[in-house]
Amino acid sequence: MAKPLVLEQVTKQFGEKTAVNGISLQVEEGEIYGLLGGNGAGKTTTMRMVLGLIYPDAGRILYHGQEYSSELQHKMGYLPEERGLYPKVKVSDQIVYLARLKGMSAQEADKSLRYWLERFEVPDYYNKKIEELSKGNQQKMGFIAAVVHKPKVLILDEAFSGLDPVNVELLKETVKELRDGGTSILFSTHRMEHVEELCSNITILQRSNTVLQGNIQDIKKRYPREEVLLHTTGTVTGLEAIPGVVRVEHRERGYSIRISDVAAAQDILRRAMEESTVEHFEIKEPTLNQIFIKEVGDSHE
Ligand SMILES: Nc1ncnc2c1ncn2[C@@H]1O[C@H](COP(=O)(O)OP(=O)(O)OP(=O)(O)O)[C@@H](O)[C@H]1O
Repeated sequence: MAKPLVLEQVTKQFGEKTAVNGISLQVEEGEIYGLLGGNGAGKTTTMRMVLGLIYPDAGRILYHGQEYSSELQHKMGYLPEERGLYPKVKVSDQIVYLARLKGMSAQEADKSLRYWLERFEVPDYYNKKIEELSKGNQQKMGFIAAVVHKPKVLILDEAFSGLDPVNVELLKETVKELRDGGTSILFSTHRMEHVEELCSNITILQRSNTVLQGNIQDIKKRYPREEVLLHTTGTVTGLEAIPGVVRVEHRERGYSIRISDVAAAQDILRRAMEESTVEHFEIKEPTLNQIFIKEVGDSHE
């Protein structure tokens, strides 16, 4: 069966500027796909092309094997990074209107909106104007506007920005539920810990080009493990002198040791066992944040 969303060698120019240069990716049904990159890397331009708001100059975008058509708008939802709702308009008027544009009847739209307001424990927002709500609650209304019409493809740009930790969890659980219900989600953020938690596959863009792509766990295996965590009951001396140890940092319950060669880890463990009792020993995988910084570094715009 054709995949919900496929980008093939998609390119977009703005005058002389190439904003997106030959990006290819595929999002499965029921997948949250991470689209990452530094500022100006081309993420928003890519999302706008997927939404049919702008057209690629080269390459193509396929939705279940079909080229873009206006009816597809009904099946797509978008939470833009910048606020998309009108401040002076009531939540109910605005979201019902948007859902109707996406092909829902007024009755269905109203029912769906009420469901989401209950779900987010803010049923009284129904009659409030957007400008009366706090920034985080406006973000939640933006999220509802993106999902109210039950889209098959959902595009989330910094979906959790401005939310407190409780609301981040609430929205994260909602996004996982939508995924489990079969929605294909293109998820863009600068928060790598959210990507690690939600996405299995990612593309990292740098200056309009793909620099890294694939399954997060497979990507991690390609990077050296450069940190050892060691918790001991007492002090361990001479760690700095072990070949391959780059830096030793004292932590509350032991040490974080930066290594240049994973073989040093065995010598660290041996030394720790000779001098103390080891409570915890771990050769840490690189985090996605570390990988991102390595790949994108300070070369973003
Ligand atoms: N309408 C436009 N006209 C001219 N240049 C544009 C336009 N839209 C985007 N660009 C340029 O294309 C490049 C990619 O921009 P884009 O907004 O896609 O980046 P981004 O990855 O979303 O960045 P950020 O993380 O900062 O939001 C940038 O150099 C930007 O200046």
